[in-house]
Amino acid sequence: MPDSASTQPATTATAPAGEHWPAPAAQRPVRARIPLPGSKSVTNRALVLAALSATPCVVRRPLVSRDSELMVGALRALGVGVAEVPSEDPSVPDLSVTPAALRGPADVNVGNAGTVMRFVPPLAALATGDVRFDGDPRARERPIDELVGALRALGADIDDGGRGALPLTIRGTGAVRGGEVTLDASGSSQFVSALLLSGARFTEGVHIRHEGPPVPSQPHLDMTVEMLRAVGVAVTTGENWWKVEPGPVSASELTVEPDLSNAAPFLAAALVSKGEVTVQGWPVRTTQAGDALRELFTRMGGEVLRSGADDTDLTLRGTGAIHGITADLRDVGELTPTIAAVAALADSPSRLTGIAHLRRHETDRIAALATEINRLGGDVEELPDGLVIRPRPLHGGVFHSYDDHRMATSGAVIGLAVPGVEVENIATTRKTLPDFPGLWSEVLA
Ligand SMILES: O=C(O)C1=C[C@@H](OP(=O)(O)O)[C@@H](O)[C@H](O)C1
Ligand SMILES: C=C(OP(=O)(O)O)C(=O)O
Repeated sequence: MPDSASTQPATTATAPAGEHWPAPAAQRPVRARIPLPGSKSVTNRALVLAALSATPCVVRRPLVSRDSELMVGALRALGVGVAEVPSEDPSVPDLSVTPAALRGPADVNVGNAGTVMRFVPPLAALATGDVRFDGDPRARERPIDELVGALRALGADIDDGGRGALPLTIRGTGAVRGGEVTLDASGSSQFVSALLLSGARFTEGVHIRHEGPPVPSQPHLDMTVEMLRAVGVAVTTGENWWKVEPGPVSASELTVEPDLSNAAPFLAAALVSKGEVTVQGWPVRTTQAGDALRELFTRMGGEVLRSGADDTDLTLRGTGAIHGITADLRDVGELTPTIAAVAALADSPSRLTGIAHLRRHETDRIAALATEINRLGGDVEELPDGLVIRPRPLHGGVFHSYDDHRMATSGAVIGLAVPGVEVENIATTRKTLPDFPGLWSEVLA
């Protein structure tokens, strides 16, 4: 993995921005069995825990994508050793992480990775020296104010120019006092995960209370707690509170599961084309939000089957029926763009709610989905916290991605059923998938 993510201007484009990718239509039922790259959320948590560990650690089957490269760049900028080492799969090396005393001065480019812009500032507060954070223009608009306030209350010195947003500088002193803190994490669960991941290294640990509208993305919080416990950190939780005891982080080997949220467009391809897609290595038990696809796509008309050794082949079979759905997606917000794309092709209306926080994701996903589906002839209404989607016959046209990987893959799903859809900036899928267009063509071949 090149050491470029922290120092170079942010770019992922393998095609010029604005280039249009003709989304292939499904000429016949899609039939495929695919391995999926590693989970972004697990990879970037594993890298942070490995960097905080008392011992060197190997991260196995990591995702290689823009967001993981940005995380590696951030850790290297803070003095942590990250090296590729051979793995069982020659196409994806493992990552050997050698912890070191965290130090600035450093510049961290967060790109548009929520995990980097939220999980790394607590590490920077533990470092000595100044660490400056900035990213894509959109990263400056994404919320971080509650995390900054909480870190300050826990003893960190942060200069954000009074903006409560990027760019900002953390003036690390080598230690964070920690202790009790109250914040409003309704804007992003990542504020809580960020403090929990580093909390064991704070002098007094950390005891977080949430006050405000509900915190989204419960599975991602469960993932944080589970991964912390797996590396020997004592965590207790209750309703709207989380507590991490001070103590060592002991990570030596962490294995990354396939990215189940990125299974969404591929399983959708089976549903939309009356085909059959099998994802290999679907864990029998997982904290990933993408696991909810089994239930959501069943309700939308698909059939889910498990097979293979240890039941880890997960097959979605399209039955020909595509139903609308009424669903509160607060816990699994990152699945919304794909669910909305399928809903636009369904035989009845859908109502997706609980997702006001998506307005401050990679783009305002509520507005972007309504605009782009309506541009193709759809009838989508924005709610303050969601979408009402009334299916109508769609026509071809440009589907804009707004530099949002999940918007781009949603355009590809609609294109399966609607001839003439062109997705603008498909290269933005590299945020969390190394080669979406390549994998999509393989699946459709
Ligand atoms: O912790 C994580 O890895 C994530 C948490 C969620 O963020 P929000 O709670 O901000 O939605 C999710 O949407 C994001 O894709 C990944
Ligand atoms: C919201 C997402 O990403 P991030 O980690 O940048 O918040 C996402 O992947 O859907």
